[in-house]
Amino acid sequence: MDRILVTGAKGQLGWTIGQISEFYTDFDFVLKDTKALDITQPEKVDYVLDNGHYTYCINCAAYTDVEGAEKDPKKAFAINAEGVRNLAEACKRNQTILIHVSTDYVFDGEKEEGYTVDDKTNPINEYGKSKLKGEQYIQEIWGDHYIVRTSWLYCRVYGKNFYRTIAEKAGNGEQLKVVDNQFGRPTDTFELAEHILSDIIFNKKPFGLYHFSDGDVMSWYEFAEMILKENGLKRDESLQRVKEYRTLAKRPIFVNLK
Ligand SMILES: NC(=O)C1=CN([C@@H]2O[C@H](COP(=O)(O)OP(=O)(O)OC[C@H]3O[C@@H](n4cnc5c(N)ncnc54)[C@H](OP(=O)(O)O)[C@@H]3O)[C@@H](O)[C@H]2O)C=CC1
Ligand SMILES: Cc1cn([C@H]2C[C@H](O)[C@@H](COP(=O)(O)OP(=O)(O)O[C@H]3O[C@@H](C)C(=O)[C@@H](O)[C@H]3O)O2)c(=O)[nH]c1=O
Repeated sequence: MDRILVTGAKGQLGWTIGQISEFYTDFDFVLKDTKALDITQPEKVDYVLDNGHYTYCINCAAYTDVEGAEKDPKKAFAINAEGVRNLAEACKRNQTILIHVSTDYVFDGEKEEGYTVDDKTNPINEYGKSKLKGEQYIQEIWGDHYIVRTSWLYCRVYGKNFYRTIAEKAGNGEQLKVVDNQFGRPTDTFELAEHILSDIIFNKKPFGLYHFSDGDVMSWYEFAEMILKENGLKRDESLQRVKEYRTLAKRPIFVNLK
């Protein structure tokens, strides 16, 4: 039976994989949160990979605080770049296939027609730069990999994400101001988790770089509207369009992952 190591198991994607793992009875899942496996510690990474007989490692561990990365880029790079390098090296030594998740924020958002995997990257914030470096380490180190770039990831029922922040604020009766001039594709963690387990692992997709999202292109404002509607919270006066929401990090204006 193939063994699958999942890192970052308490994050929203790692948690989601845990939730659906029981339906994939051909695989033996081992879920490790930060405490059980800190990917920035090479000796821990080596120990876990060298002793686990894993066919796959799905890396869901990451530093995803886009604002925090501007303040502390060292931390973002330690996790999103050097941590990923540790995994790639240990995976190579153990012939473990590495499945890594990356982001639309590796692009600058200037190309409205959309981005394919052949398009040039040009991250405009520290989070995006650190994620790109992680991708590059994998590509340099270990051929048996999948890098799946996704965007605007959310889980309705677990974790910290835009969907839950907006639903919570609206539920508390807060007035919402949301930018209507940044566009992207929201992605449901359950759809991404199914894609990884079914399309990639079960159907043995060729190794390489992929883009995945299940949502239509929309603005954050339109996404917020959708969230309010879905939760029966739609009140016109509670949601206001704005052109600016004060943040430290620059964000790409328009990313349609194709
Ligand atoms: N969220 C999004 O909108 C998007 C995310 N992605 C990518 O998808 C992947 C999954 O993201 P998502 O589930 O949203 O992220 P989350 O922030 O929900 O989860 C990330 C997990 O990684 C853990 N982690 C942090 N540092 C380490 C470390 N040193 N060693 C091990 N684990 C660590 C965190 O634990 P702790 O809480 O203890 O720090 C957290 O549980 C990431 O690669 C992310 O870059 C891509 C596009 C969009
Ligand atoms: C919460 C909130 C955000 N915003 C704005 C700020 C920002 O421009 C945009 C998105 O806000 P957030 O900070 O929640 O999202 P952000 O952290 O930028 O989301 C990104 O996370 C990383 C991990 C990714 O990989 C990306 O794909 C993307 O999902 O919406 C508002 O206008 N109003 C609000 O009430």
